[in-house]
Amino acid sequence: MSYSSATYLDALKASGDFLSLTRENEFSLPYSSFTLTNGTNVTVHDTGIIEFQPATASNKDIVLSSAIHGNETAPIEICDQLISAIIKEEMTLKQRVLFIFGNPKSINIGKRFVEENLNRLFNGHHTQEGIASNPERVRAKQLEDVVSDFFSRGSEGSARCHYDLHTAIRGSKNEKFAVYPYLHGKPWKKSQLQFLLSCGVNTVLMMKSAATTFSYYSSFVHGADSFTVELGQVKAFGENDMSRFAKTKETLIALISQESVEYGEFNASDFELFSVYRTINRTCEDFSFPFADDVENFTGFAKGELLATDGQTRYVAEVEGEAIIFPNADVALGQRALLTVIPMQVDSNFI
Ligand SMILES: O=C(O)CCC(=O)N[C@@H](CCC(=O)O)C(=O)O
Ligand SMILES: [Zn+2]
Repeated sequence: MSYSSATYLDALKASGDFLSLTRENEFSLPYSSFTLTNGTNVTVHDTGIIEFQPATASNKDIVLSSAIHGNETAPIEICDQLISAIIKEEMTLKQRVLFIFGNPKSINIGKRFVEENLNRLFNGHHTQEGIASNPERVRAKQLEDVVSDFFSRGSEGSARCHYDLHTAIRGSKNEKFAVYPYLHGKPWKKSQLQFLLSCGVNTVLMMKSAATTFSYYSSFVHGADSFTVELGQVKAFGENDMSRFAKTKETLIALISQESVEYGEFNASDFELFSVYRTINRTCEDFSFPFADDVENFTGFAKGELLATDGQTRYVAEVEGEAIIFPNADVALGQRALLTVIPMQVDSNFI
């Protein structure tokens, strides 16, 4: 179904249901904007992309993305509820917010992606000589552009943040965790860890290299405090126990509807921090793991134990307790099939 902008705006204002509008328009939706009676300006940039600008001055520019992988439904449900509460004026915003449902068609087919993993196409990787375009490549470029435009229109000195909300394919010993993109030597921020803790996320992985993910893009290109946040395990719509994400939702509501938020004092013992030990890419068709699909993220391996086999190459644990994250033997050739992590302590590179 496609709408003229006037028709969809009436329906959107009445229902607040931007998710359904997005799902009914997988590839495009006409630009339009309107103002709520509380003065918040609403701009629909395109399908899945909606911006809210409060009437009062704000000090944060916040990007909340979900559905970069279409089957990761809990974050989609959280963002859907927040958007609807804003449009129906059940919540008044104090901060500028850009919500993104990344890949509408992949939501509809209930799959991680349609042709290509969107979260491997950021930071310019959507456009590569000799590689044909496809809707996910077009969308990655559009999402980069819309985030650039959003941050460029923020007030000078505004704090930029981007929380890219996902769920993991496997179960995880630490149910919720975040990936802190590589900061090129800049310090990690305790205040951001406190925000994550308030969301119910006490486990953070520190990346050691550049990536093609959405969170790395906004961190590296826009200097945003940016994270990939994993909220439990992939489930179909309606099958999520949303009570497990109540702290996340409350913390996001406070972030966008308050002028400032006080988080508790930083205490290293509240967190489990990991540093990425290595990334194992799939280079051969013949790639496999020796462990079952129900072996969870953060499972540690004994030194010398087999972690993965890529053609003739056998990867064994190099350190006692080397733990697996995101094992996926089905990735495209050349892509990350496994991360391994080891525990790390808070040191002088945390401010
Ligand atoms: O559980 C899995 O295998 C993947 C879950 C997921 O989509 N994770 C993100 C992490 C992105 C990052 O490294 O910051 C991804 O793989 O894209
Ligand atoms: Zn994901």
